[in-house]
Amino acid sequence: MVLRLHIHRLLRVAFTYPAAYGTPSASRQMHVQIPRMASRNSDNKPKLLSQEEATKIDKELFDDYQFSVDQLMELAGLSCATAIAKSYPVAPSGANKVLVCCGPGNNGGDGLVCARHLKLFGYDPEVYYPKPTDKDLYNRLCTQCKKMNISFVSNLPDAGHTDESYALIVDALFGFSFKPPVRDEFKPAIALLKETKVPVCSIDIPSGWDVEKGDQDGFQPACLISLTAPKKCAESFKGEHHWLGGRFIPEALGKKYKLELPEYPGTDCVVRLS
Ligand SMILES: NC(=O)C1=CN([C@@H]2O[C@H](COP(=O)(O)OP(=O)(O)OC[C@H]3O[C@@H](n4cnc5c(N)ncnc54)[C@H](O)[C@@H]3O)[C@@H](O)[C@H]2O)[C@@H](O)CC1
Ligand SMILES: [K+]
Repeated sequence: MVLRLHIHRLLRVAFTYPAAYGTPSASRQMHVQIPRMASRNSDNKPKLLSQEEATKIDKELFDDYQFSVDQLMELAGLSCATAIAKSYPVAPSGANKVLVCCGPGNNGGDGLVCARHLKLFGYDPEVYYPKPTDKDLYNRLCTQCKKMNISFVSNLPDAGHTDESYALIVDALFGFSFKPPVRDEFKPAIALLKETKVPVCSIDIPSGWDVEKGDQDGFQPACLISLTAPKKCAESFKGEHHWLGGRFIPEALGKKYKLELPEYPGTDCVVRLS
């Protein structure tokens, strides 16, 4: 009886404040109702993209919609940090060291942005960026991190040290442009992702996976944050937390590629897929 009453009360609050469940006072003051989009997918099973489709959408966002890389990378990195914080909340004990492994492309750039937001959220990120890309965007992202007292580690820690020292690893080595097999210079980092007992949060693609065929040799992250839309490899994901982030797809583009994106809750920048 008491349980029924409790559930009833929870449902009433959720229906009264659908757009901002958890922050009812903000909703009450502003009388804001975020409209539900009827055309959106309600079972949270969006279309899985091929590598070619992911590349085309990326190109269209930049060429036709005139977004800049910085804009989308900021939203992507913020989504990743948000999904990580929702999956692994900051520990009051202070054990919040996060190793952020960044690769040479835009996936690595998302990692640098994610590190900055993790720092703002109360984590203690450290960046491993073995092949820094000497371009203005990446140089600026590194400067921002360094000025926020985020350290850059030059040597990849081994699995034993990682398990002792870090609470989480962010895998931002490769995204949807990865072509297997992994080149020698990144093999130790991929081996660490496989060996560590620390939960790994992969940005967009678990690094080393074929973007379409998925897991080829046994590495399973605990958390995957798909960006824009999940890629075909996400079918092989067996970890605990699967999120979709990168809430920047204009409706017309979503329709053109039949993305069937799920509805993001209220103003959130991530939505849980599983
Ligand atoms: N439109 C979108 O969906 C957006 C995508 N973003 C991110 O951008 C990523 C795609 O970025 P990029 O196209 O720059 O590419 P990636 O970051 O996926 O990787 C490209 C880099 O990896 C290297 N590489 C590829 N195969 C390799 C191999 N076998 N061994 C070693 N190195 C290899 C390439 O030489 C290149 O330097 C996405 O996955 C996502 O994380 C976001 O930044 C913003 C928006
Ligand atoms: K990745």
